[in-house]
Amino acid sequence: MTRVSVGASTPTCLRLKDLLVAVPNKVLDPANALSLSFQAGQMWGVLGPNGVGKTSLLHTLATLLPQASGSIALNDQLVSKMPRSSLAQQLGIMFQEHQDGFPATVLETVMLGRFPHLSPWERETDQDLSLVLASLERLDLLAFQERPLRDLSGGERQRVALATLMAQSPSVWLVDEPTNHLDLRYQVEAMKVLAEQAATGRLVVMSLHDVNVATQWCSHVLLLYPDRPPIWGTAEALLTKDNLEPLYSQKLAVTALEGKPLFIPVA
Ligand SMILES: Nc1ncnc2c1ncn2[C@@H]1O[C@H](COP(=O)(O)OP(=O)(O)OP(=O)(O)O)[C@@H](O)[C@H]1O
Repeated sequence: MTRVSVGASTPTCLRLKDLLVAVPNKVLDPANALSLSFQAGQMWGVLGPNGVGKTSLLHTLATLLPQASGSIALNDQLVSKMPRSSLAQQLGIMFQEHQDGFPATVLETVMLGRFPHLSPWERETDQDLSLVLASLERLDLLAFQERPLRDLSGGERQRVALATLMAQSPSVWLVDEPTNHLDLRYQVEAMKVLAEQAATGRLVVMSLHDVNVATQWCSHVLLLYPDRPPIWGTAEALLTKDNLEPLYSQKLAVTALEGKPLFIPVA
Protein backbone atom coordinates (compact mmCIF):
# COMPACT_ATOMS: atom_id res chain seq x y z
CA MET A 1 0.00 0.00 0.00
CA THR A 2 1.54 3.32 -1.07
CA ARG A 3 -1.31 5.64 -0.14
CA VAL A 4 0.44 7.45 2.69
CA SER A 5 1.65 10.89 1.69
CA VAL A 6 4.58 12.05 3.75
CA GLY A 7 5.46 15.31 2.06
CA ALA A 8 4.29 18.06 -0.20
CA SER A 9 4.71 17.03 -3.85
CA THR A 10 4.33 20.50 -5.40
CA PRO A 11 5.47 23.74 -3.78
CA THR A 12 2.50 25.02 -1.85
CA CYS A 13 1.11 28.50 -2.28
CA LEU A 14 -1.79 29.86 -0.26
CA ARG A 15 -2.86 33.08 -1.94
CA LEU A 16 -5.16 35.67 -0.34
CA LYS A 17 -6.73 38.27 -2.58
CA ASP A 18 -8.59 41.21 -1.04
CA LEU A 19 -9.51 38.97 1.88
CA LEU A 20 -11.65 40.49 4.60
CA VAL A 21 -12.07 38.28 7.65
CA ALA A 22 -15.46 38.40 9.34
CA VAL A 23 -14.23 39.16 12.86
CA PRO A 24 -17.25 39.05 15.20
CA ASN A 25 -18.35 42.45 16.53
CA LYS A 26 -15.99 44.31 14.16
CA VAL A 27 -17.04 46.62 11.35
CA LEU A 28 -15.66 45.49 7.99
CA ASP A 29 -13.16 47.98 6.62
CA PRO A 30 -11.77 47.53 3.08
CA ALA A 31 -8.49 49.07 4.34
CA ASN A 32 -7.93 45.84 6.29
CA ALA A 33 -8.07 43.61 3.20
CA LEU A 34 -5.27 41.06 2.94
CA SER A 35 -3.62 40.44 -0.43
CA LEU A 36 -0.55 38.25 0.00
CA SER A 37 0.91 34.86 -0.81
CA PHE A 38 2.09 32.40 1.79
CA GLN A 39 4.72 30.18 0.14
CA ALA A 40 6.11 26.71 0.80
CA GLY A 41 9.07 26.72 3.15
CA GLN A 42 8.02 29.90 4.93
CA MET A 43 7.21 30.29 8.64
CA TRP A 44 4.64 33.05 9.08
CA GLY A 45 3.78 34.58 12.43
CA VAL A 46 0.46 36.39 12.78
CA LEU A 47 0.80 38.94 15.56
CA GLY A 48 -1.56 41.42 17.13
CA PRO A 49 -3.32 42.25 20.38
CA ASN A 50 -6.02 40.13 22.05
CA GLY A 51 -9.25 40.08 20.09
CA VAL A 52 -7.82 41.59 16.89
CA GLY A 53 -8.77 38.50 14.87
CA LYS A 54 -5.75 36.17 14.67
CA THR A 55 -7.79 33.03 15.42
CA SER A 56 -10.59 34.26 13.15
CA LEU A 57 -8.06 34.58 10.31
CA LEU A 58 -6.70 31.05 10.83
CA HIS A 59 -10.24 29.65 11.00
CA THR A 60 -11.12 31.52 7.80
CA LEU A 61 -8.06 30.10 6.02
CA ALA A 62 -9.17 26.63 7.14
CA THR A 63 -12.70 27.35 5.80
CA LEU A 64 -14.17 26.89 9.28
CA LEU A 65 -15.43 30.48 9.13
CA PRO A 66 -16.86 32.06 5.99
CA GLN A 67 -14.80 34.96 4.66
CA ALA A 68 -16.53 38.34 4.45
CA SER A 69 -15.12 39.04 1.00
CA GLY A 70 -12.19 38.31 -1.28
CA SER A 71 -10.67 34.92 -2.04
CA ILE A 72 -8.35 32.26 -0.67
CA ALA A 73 -6.67 29.94 -3.16
CA LEU A 74 -4.52 26.92 -2.42
CA ASN A 75 -2.31 26.20 -5.42
CA ASP A 76 -4.70 28.21 -7.60
CA GLN A 77 -7.82 26.35 -6.42
CA LEU A 78 -10.36 28.31 -4.38
CA VAL A 79 -10.48 26.62 -0.96
CA SER A 80 -14.23 27.30 -0.78
CA LYS A 81 -14.70 25.08 -3.86
CA MET A 82 -12.35 22.26 -2.84
CA PRO A 83 -13.83 18.94 -1.70
CA ARG A 84 -13.52 18.64 2.10
CA SER A 85 -11.50 15.42 1.80
CA SER A 86 -8.93 17.00 -0.52
CA LEU A 87 -8.67 20.09 1.68
CA ALA A 88 -8.19 17.96 4.82
CA GLN A 89 -5.31 16.11 3.17
CA GLN A 90 -3.56 19.36 2.28
CA LEU A 91 -4.41 21.72 5.09
CA GLY A 92 -4.35 21.09 8.84
CA ILE A 93 -5.18 23.29 11.80
CA MET A 94 -4.21 23.12 15.44
CA PHE A 95 -6.69 24.91 17.69
CA GLN A 96 -5.86 27.19 20.57
CA GLU A 97 -7.87 25.15 23.07
CA HIS A 98 -8.34 21.39 23.03
CA GLN A 99 -11.77 19.94 23.75
CA ASP A 100 -12.61 16.39 24.77
CA GLY A 101 -14.77 15.14 21.92
CA PHE A 102 -15.15 11.57 23.12
CA PRO A 103 -13.09 9.33 25.41
CA ALA A 104 -9.92 8.36 23.55
CA THR A 105 -6.35 7.41 24.25
CA VAL A 106 -3.41 9.48 23.07
CA LEU A 107 -2.68 6.92 20.34
CA GLU A 108 -6.29 6.96 19.10
CA THR A 109 -6.30 10.76 19.10
CA VAL A 110 -3.10 11.07 17.07
CA MET A 111 -4.40 8.39 14.68
CA LEU A 112 -7.30 10.77 13.88
CA GLY A 113 -4.69 12.77 11.98
CA ARG A 114 -4.53 9.97 9.42
CA PHE A 115 -8.31 9.92 8.75
CA PRO A 116 -8.24 12.44 5.88
CA HIS A 117 -5.98 9.99 4.04
CA LEU A 118 -8.28 6.95 4.44
CA SER A 119 -11.07 6.02 2.06
CA PRO A 120 -14.52 5.47 3.60
CA TRP A 121 -14.48 2.27 5.70
CA GLU A 122 -10.76 1.80 5.05
CA ARG A 123 -8.77 0.82 8.14
CA GLU A 124 -5.49 2.44 9.00
CA THR A 125 -2.44 0.56 7.68
CA ASP A 126 0.90 -0.30 9.26
CA GLN A 127 2.28 2.71 7.43
CA ASP A 128 -0.29 4.95 9.13
CA LEU A 129 0.66 3.42 12.48
CA SER A 130 4.36 4.03 11.76
CA LEU A 131 3.66 7.69 11.02
CA VAL A 132 1.63 8.03 14.21
CA LEU A 133 4.32 6.39 16.32
CA ALA A 134 7.00 8.59 14.74
CA SER A 135 4.90 11.66 15.56
CA LEU A 136 4.43 10.49 19.15
CA GLU A 137 8.14 9.88 19.45
CA ARG A 138 8.99 13.32 18.04
CA LEU A 139 6.87 14.93 20.77
CA ASP A 140 8.17 12.62 23.55
CA LEU A 141 4.74 10.99 23.88
CA LEU A 142 5.46 7.30 23.29
CA ALA A 143 5.10 6.54 27.00
CA PHE A 144 1.70 8.31 26.98
CA GLN A 145 0.13 6.40 24.09
CA GLU A 146 -2.29 4.29 26.13
CA ARG A 147 -3.24 7.15 28.49
CA PRO A 148 -6.72 8.66 28.19
CA LEU A 149 -6.39 12.12 26.65
CA ARG A 150 -8.59 13.66 29.32
CA ASP A 151 -6.05 12.74 32.04
CA LEU A 152 -3.25 14.74 30.41
CA SER A 153 -2.00 18.15 31.49
CA GLY A 154 -2.48 21.23 29.30
CA GLY A 155 1.07 21.06 27.96
CA GLU A 156 0.86 17.32 27.28
CA ARG A 157 -2.38 17.87 25.35
CA GLN A 158 -0.71 20.61 23.35
CA ARG A 159 2.01 18.14 22.36
CA VAL A 160 -0.68 15.59 21.42
CA ALA A 161 -2.32 18.21 19.20
CA LEU A 162 1.00 18.91 17.48
CA ALA A 163 1.64 15.17 17.06
CA THR A 164 -1.82 14.80 15.50
CA LEU A 165 -1.04 17.52 12.97
CA MET A 166 2.31 15.87 12.28
CA ALA A 167 0.55 12.55 11.63
CA GLN A 168 -1.90 14.31 9.31
CA SER A 169 1.14 15.64 7.42
CA PRO A 170 -0.57 18.45 5.52
CA SER A 171 1.34 20.81 3.24
CA VAL A 172 -0.22 23.80 5.04
CA TRP A 173 0.05 23.94 8.83
CA LEU A 174 -2.23 26.49 10.51
CA VAL A 175 -1.27 26.65 14.16
CA ASP A 176 -3.01 28.76 16.79
CA GLU A 177 -0.51 29.69 19.50
CA PRO A 178 1.88 26.72 19.24
CA THR A 179 3.62 27.48 22.54
CA ASN A 180 0.40 27.66 24.60
CA HIS A 181 0.69 25.70 27.89
CA LEU A 182 4.25 24.55 27.09
CA ASP A 183 7.24 24.84 29.41
CA LEU A 184 10.43 26.43 28.07
CA ARG A 185 11.91 23.19 26.77
CA TYR A 186 8.79 22.19 24.91
CA GLN A 187 8.24 25.71 23.60
CA VAL A 188 11.56 25.30 21.82
CA GLU A 189 10.72 21.74 20.75
CA ALA A 190 7.36 22.83 19.32
CA MET A 191 9.03 25.58 17.31
CA LYS A 192 11.70 23.15 16.13
CA VAL A 193 8.97 20.75 14.91
CA LEU A 194 7.37 23.60 12.95
CA ALA A 195 10.73 24.75 11.55
CA GLU A 196 11.45 21.17 10.43
CA GLN A 197 8.14 21.13 8.58
CA ALA A 198 8.95 24.41 6.83
CA ALA A 199 12.44 23.13 5.99
CA THR A 200 10.89 20.15 4.22
CA GLY A 201 8.75 22.38 2.00
CA ARG A 202 5.61 22.83 4.01
CA LEU A 203 4.03 26.16 4.82
CA VAL A 204 3.52 27.14 8.45
CA VAL A 205 1.19 29.99 9.45
CA MET A 206 0.86 30.49 13.20
CA SER A 207 -0.57 33.01 15.59
CA LEU A 208 1.89 34.13 18.23
CA HIS A 209 1.84 36.30 21.32
CA ASP A 210 5.57 36.34 21.97
CA VAL A 211 7.34 38.71 19.59
CA ASN A 212 10.68 37.21 20.58
CA VAL A 213 9.51 33.79 19.39
CA ALA A 214 8.64 35.50 16.11
CA THR A 215 12.05 37.17 15.79
CA GLN A 216 13.77 33.85 16.47
CA TRP A 217 11.68 31.52 14.31
CA CYS A 218 9.58 33.34 11.72
CA SER A 219 10.71 34.13 8.19
CA HIS A 220 7.67 36.39 7.66
CA VAL A 221 5.08 38.16 9.77
CA LEU A 222 1.61 39.58 9.37
CA LEU A 223 0.87 42.33 11.87
CA LEU A 224 -2.85 42.88 12.58
CA TYR A 225 -3.46 46.30 14.10
CA PRO A 226 -6.65 47.21 15.96
CA ASP A 227 -6.77 50.71 14.50
CA ARG A 228 -4.77 50.82 11.26
CA PRO A 229 -4.33 48.63 8.20
CA PRO A 230 -2.38 45.38 8.54
CA ILE A 231 1.18 45.07 7.25
CA TRP A 232 3.10 41.99 6.15
CA GLY A 233 6.59 41.10 4.96
CA THR A 234 9.81 39.60 6.19
CA ALA A 235 10.25 39.26 9.95
CA GLU A 236 13.58 41.03 9.72
CA ALA A 237 12.06 44.11 8.11
CA LEU A 238 8.86 44.35 10.14
CA LEU A 239 9.75 43.31 13.68
CA THR A 240 10.88 46.73 14.82
CA LYS A 241 10.10 48.85 17.86
CA ASP A 242 8.32 51.37 15.61
CA ASN A 243 5.96 48.70 14.26
CA LEU A 244 5.46 46.74 17.49
CA GLU A 245 4.75 49.52 20.00
CA PRO A 246 1.58 50.67 18.21
CA LEU A 247 0.61 47.05 17.59
CA TYR A 248 0.27 46.34 21.30
CA SER A 249 -0.10 49.91 22.62
CA GLN A 250 2.87 48.99 24.77
CA LYS A 251 6.23 50.67 25.28
CA LEU A 252 9.13 48.37 24.47
CA ALA A 253 12.85 48.36 25.16
CA VAL A 254 14.97 46.64 22.57
CA THR A 255 18.36 45.03 22.81
CA ALA A 256 20.19 42.54 20.62
CA LEU A 257 20.81 38.85 21.19
CA GLU A 258 22.83 36.76 18.78
CA GLY A 259 22.24 39.26 16.01
CA LYS A 260 18.47 39.47 16.49
CA PRO A 261 16.41 42.07 18.32
CA LEU A 262 15.06 41.16 21.75
CA PHE A 263 11.97 43.11 22.83
CA ILE A 264 11.18 43.73 26.48
CA PRO A 265 7.89 45.34 27.56
CA VAL A 266 8.51 48.18 29.99
CA ALA A 267 6.07 49.43 32.61
N1 LIG B 1 -17.99 32.73 18.74
C1 LIG B 1 -17.85 34.03 18.91
N2 LIG B 1 -18.93 34.80 19.18
C2 LIG B 1 -18.82 36.13 19.36
N3 LIG B 1 -17.67 36.79 19.27
C3 LIG B 1 -16.57 36.08 19.01
C4 LIG B 1 -16.59 34.68 18.80
N4 LIG B 1 -15.34 34.26 18.55
C5 LIG B 1 -14.57 35.35 18.60
N5 LIG B 1 -15.29 36.44 18.86
C6 LIG B 1 -14.79 37.82 18.98
O1 LIG B 1 -14.08 38.10 17.78
C7 LIG B 1 -12.95 38.91 18.06
C8 LIG B 1 -11.71 38.25 17.47
O2 LIG B 1 -11.45 37.04 18.17
P1 LIG B 1 -10.18 36.16 17.83
O3 LIG B 1 -10.26 34.95 18.71
O4 LIG B 1 -10.11 35.95 16.37
O5 LIG B 1 -9.00 37.13 18.29
P2 LIG B 1 -7.47 36.80 18.58
O6 LIG B 1 -6.69 37.89 17.94
O7 LIG B 1 -7.14 35.41 18.21
O8 LIG B 1 -7.45 36.97 20.16
P3 LIG B 1 -6.49 36.32 21.32
O9 LIG B 1 -5.15 36.98 21.17
O10 LIG B 1 -7.17 36.78 22.58
O11 LIG B 1 -6.48 34.85 21.15
C9 LIG B 1 -12.91 39.10 19.57
O12 LIG B 1 -13.42 40.36 19.88
C10 LIG B 1 -13.78 38.00 20.09
O13 LIG B 1 -14.42 38.40 21.29
